Amino acid sequence: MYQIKTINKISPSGLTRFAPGEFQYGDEIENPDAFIVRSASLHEVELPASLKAIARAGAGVNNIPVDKCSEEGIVVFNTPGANANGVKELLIAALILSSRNVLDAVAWAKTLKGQGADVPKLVEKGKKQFVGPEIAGKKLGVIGLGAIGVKVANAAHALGMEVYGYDPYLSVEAAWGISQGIHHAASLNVIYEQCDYITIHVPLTPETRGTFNAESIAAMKKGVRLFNLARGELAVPADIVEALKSGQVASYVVDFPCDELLDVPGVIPIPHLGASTPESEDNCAAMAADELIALLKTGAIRNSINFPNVDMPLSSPARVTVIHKNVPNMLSQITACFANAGINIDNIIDKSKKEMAYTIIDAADKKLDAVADALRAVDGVIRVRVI
Ligand SMILES: NC(=O)c1ccc[n+]([C@@H]2O[C@H](COP(=O)([O-])OP(=O)(O)OC[C@H]3O[C@@H](n4cnc5c(N)ncnc54)[C@H](O)[C@@H]3O)[C@@H](O)[C@H]2O)c1
Ligand SMILES: O=C(O)CC[C@@H](O)C(=O)O
Repeated sequence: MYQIKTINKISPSGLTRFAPGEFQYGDEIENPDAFIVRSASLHEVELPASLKAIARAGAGVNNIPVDKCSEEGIVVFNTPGANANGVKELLIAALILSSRNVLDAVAWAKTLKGQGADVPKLVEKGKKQFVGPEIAGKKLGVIGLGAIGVKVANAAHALGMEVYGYDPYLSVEAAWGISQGIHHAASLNVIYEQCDYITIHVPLTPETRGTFNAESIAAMKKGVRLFNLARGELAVPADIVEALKSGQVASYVVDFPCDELLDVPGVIPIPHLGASTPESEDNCAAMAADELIALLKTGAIRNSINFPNVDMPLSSPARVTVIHKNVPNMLSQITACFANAGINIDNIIDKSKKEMAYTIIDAADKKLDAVADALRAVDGVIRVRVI
């Protein structure tokens, strides 16, 4: 029976996909075949020898030691697009909350408690301090046009904003989804120079860390409004504080608040609610569970961060999967293990992704233990499974 360890609370929409009798899941599972996790950091967690996969029920994988997993032959999955609508809707709310100073205005209105019949008069007198611009007709820059960025760009365009998108690694699939009328920004500077509102939807990588910093903010329009529902580390908090003080930035909405920002005027700290909708939680959990079920039961890899997508219909009595380094001469050594054992290969598929590769071999003979041992002895082979 396959063992799935849940880390964080995972929606039942995902967990109920693990058929009883075939899978066991829970947060106390020992010797797990797989982890299913949301935002908990696994960087300090020991990865047991039994672990074959980690499914991140969400998009960002900066909480997972991906390189270490690759070295140990652990397949890391995420759930692309499964929570994109949740984040898009929060971003649209954030655009308006920030622009119209709604949160400060609500907090001020509450201070009028106790003023009795004077409240309506005080409201009308005081409201002018919260006047803020409409978003229609204003320019929005979207940095990162993936699952979320494309939805944000299209929705803002539909609300009458003039939208500029920047993504040097735009996928063909994402490109198909971008509404006509979204401007292509060839560089970040186009976004900085043109836009009244700038939102970032990229993964946290060495390249993207600190994108909103003193230098980039200085290149932006005075009074720009910034939105970061992606990861806190994409901005430098001290630089944001300075820019808010000087008025260079009018407001900063962040879904990953840190202590330094909590009491700064102009900051709207949201407690990581981007994907906190029943729909997003269900979608992510279901997709993550399906990815683990496919890997554990058939060896198929779908939506992996560190391994190629590989699938092959199962048409033979036995299957072996081999995780190996993407170096010369691996395939001939793998097939030689079968030839030396006198076992015919019915079907074989091999794909690579950067330094890693994955091979699925279907064979007519079920007695594959000796072949598996021979495969494990090949230099460059990381993990062998007989399914
Ligand atoms: N607040 C939340 O709850 C929440 C929820 C989901 C995702 N996120 C964050 O949002 C990020 C984006 O999510 P997604 O689902 O759109 O991911 P995605 O992988 O679909 O899209 C990311 C896009 O960023 C682009 N990109 C990468 N590096 C870039 C760079 N240097 N400059 C410009 N573009 C770059 C990629 O080409 C890709 O199109 C996630 O990595 C995660 O950190 C937050
Ligand atoms: O699980 C969550 O609530 C947030 C997930 C989000 O940060 C993501 O990267 O998908």
